[in-house]
Amino acid sequence: MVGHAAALLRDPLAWLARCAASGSGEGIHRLRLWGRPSYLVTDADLVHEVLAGRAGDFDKGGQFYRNAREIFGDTLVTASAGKHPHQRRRMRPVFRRARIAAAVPAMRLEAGRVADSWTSGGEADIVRGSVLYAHRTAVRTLLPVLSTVEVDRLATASARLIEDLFLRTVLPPQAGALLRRRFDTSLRTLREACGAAVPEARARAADERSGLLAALLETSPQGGGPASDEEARDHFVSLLMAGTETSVSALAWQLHHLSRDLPLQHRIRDELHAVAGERPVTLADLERMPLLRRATAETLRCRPPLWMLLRTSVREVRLGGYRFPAGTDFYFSPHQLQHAPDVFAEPGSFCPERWPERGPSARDRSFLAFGAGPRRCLGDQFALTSLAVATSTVLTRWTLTPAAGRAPRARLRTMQVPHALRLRVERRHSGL
Ligand code: HEM
Repeated sequence: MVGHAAALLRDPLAWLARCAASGSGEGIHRLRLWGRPSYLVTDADLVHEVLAGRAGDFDKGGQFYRNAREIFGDTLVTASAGKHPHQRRRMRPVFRRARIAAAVPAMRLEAGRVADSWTSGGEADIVRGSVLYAHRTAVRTLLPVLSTVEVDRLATASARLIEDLFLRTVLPPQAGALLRRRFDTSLRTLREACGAAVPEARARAADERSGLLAALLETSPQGGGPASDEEARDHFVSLLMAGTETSVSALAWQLHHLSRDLPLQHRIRDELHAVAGERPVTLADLERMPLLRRATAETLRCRPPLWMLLRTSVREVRLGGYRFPAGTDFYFSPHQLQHAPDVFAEPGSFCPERWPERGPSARDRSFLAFGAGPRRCLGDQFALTSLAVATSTVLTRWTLTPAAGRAPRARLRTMQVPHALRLRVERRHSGL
C-alpha cells in the first residue's frame, strides 16, 4: 500500500514518480485516499485496458464529475457512460476539418491581439496572455457572430468560471457562498449571451464560417435533429470547460520551452516561412510543419495539461490479475506515464526530435496527453491548430528568452499550469 492524501497534496509529481518506481503492485498501487477504495495504475497496458479495451466496465467518476454533472447536465464532457455515445455522435460535426480551417482567421486575430500588447525589451506575462488567448479564441470560434466587445466580456466570464470551477466542484454545498454566487453569475452570463446569439448562428449554420457551435444547429447533424437553444447553451459552456484551461496550460508551457531554445525558435520560423512566406498562415500550412508538430508533442509529453485522470468501475472487474468491486476508483497519470524512463530516454529533457515527423500516433501507448479510447479528447485537432497558430504568431513577432529568476513551478489542480511565467520579449524587425 503506497501513498496517502498528504503526500499527494505536498508534491504530487514526485509522489507519482516514487509510486511508479517502487516496483511493487505490478503496476497497480493501492491508495489510502478520501476513505474510498482507490488504486493508482502506473502500467501503460493496464491504463489502456481501463480507457479503451474494457472502457464499458468503467465510467468517469469522482467528486469532480459528480458535481459537474449536477451543474452542467449530461454534456459530452460530463456525460455518464450510458449517455455518452449519443452525445459523442452528436458533437462530432463540431470538430470537422472544414470548421477548424474556417476558425483559423479568428485564432490569428486573437493571437495577434495578445502578441501586440507586449513591449519590446520588457517581460511578458505569459500565463495571462495564454488565458486571454484561450478564452477569447474559444468564444470567438464557437460563436463568430459575436462582436469583439462581446467576445471580451464572455472571455472574462469564462476565465472566472474556470478559475472557480475546481473549488465549486470540490467544496461541500454549504461552503463558499460567495464563490458559489460568483460562479453562478459567470454561468448565467455565458448562457444568456449564447442564447441571444443562437438565432443568428442557426440562420447561418450551413456556412462553415458560422462557427463550431453552429455545426450543432444545422438541420441534419449526426445523431438527430438540430440542437435546441438550451442544448446549444449547455454545449457552449461545456466546450469552454474542456477547451480553455487545457489550452492555457499547453500554450504557456510551449512558450516556456521555446524560450530556452533559440535555435529551435529560428528553425520553426524557417519552417513557417517555407510553407507560408509572408502571407497569413492557414490550416493547410500548419499541417506541413513537422518541426512545430514535434515541438508541440514534446510540450504535451513534458507537461500534459490533464496530469491525472480517474475512472470508477461500474461493475466488478478484473485488472492485472486482481478482482475489484464495483465503485472502485482507478487513478492514472499521463504525466507519470510520459516520464517513464524505459519508454522515453532522459524523460526530463525537452527533445522534439524524439518524435517522428507526424508526431505521436496510436502506437505510442505511453503518450496520453489527449487520453485514449471512446472518451479521447474530441477537440484535439482544434487544440493543436489553435496552439500552432498562437505559437507561429508569437514567433513571427517576438524572440523569447527566459526572464531572470527561477524556472516556473507547476500549479497542479485539475490541470497543470505554470504558477507564474514571465518571458523577456524582443521585437523582431523583419516579418519572419
Ligand atoms: C492541448 C489541449 C487539450 C488537451 C491536452 C486535452 C486533453 C483531453 C483529455 C486527456 C481528455 C480525456 C479526459 C478523460 O478521459 O477523462 C479530453 C476530453 C475532451 N476534450 Fe480535450 N484537451 C485539450 C483541448 C481541448 C479543446 C480545445 C476542446 C474543445 C474546444 C476539447 C474538448 C474535449 C472534449 C469535448 C472532451 C470529452 C470527450 C468525451 O468524453 O467523449 N479539448 N481532453
